[in-house]
Amino acid sequence: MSAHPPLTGPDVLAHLGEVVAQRRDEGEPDKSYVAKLFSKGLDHILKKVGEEATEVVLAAKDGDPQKLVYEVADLWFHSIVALAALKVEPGQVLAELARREGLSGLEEFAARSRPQATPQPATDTAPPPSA
Ligand SMILES: N=c1c2ncn([C@@H]3O[C@H](COP(=O)(O)OP(=O)(O)OP(=O)(O)O)[C@@H](O)[C@H]3O)c2ncn1[C@@H]1O[C@H](COP(=O)(O)O)[C@@H](O)[C@H]1O
Repeated sequence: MSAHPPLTGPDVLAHLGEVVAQRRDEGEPDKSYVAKLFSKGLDHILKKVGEEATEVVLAAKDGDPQKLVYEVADLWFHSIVALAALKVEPGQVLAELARREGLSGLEEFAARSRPQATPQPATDTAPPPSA
């Protein structure tokens, strides 16, 4: 029986982030898949992220929604492991997405490619202080 009611939304990611960090710090690769990933090093974790991303693309090309959900879950999970390798919590990614809420991607892109205004010299025309 589960110790707590089923988690939803951001709580799932936060809890998974905590479990992954715990496995990272316990370092017991014989007992834990996550610890095994960490024992193989960052390059192995990043390779898994790349593989899972490719599997997401293939599932989407297949047009199979259920397979897509399964593969995206694998990608998110391995991405959370990669985040934990750099001591980043899933909540930090959620906060970045929240920061972008309502900010049009097209406007943001246009602002990036707009030339920066050149700073102009100060136009303070006040008379010099009298001697
Ligand atoms: N969410 C996941 C999760 N999603 C996917 N996977 C594993 O990720 C692996 C991905 O499968 P692949 O076929 O790509 O890889 P593989 O061929 O099995 O393994 P490789 O040798 O290629 O690395 C599978 O072994 C899955 O079981 C996960 N393993 C663990 N979790 C979570 O992490 C927690 C801690 O897990 P442990 O560290 O194993 O206790 C669990 O309680 C879960 O909440």
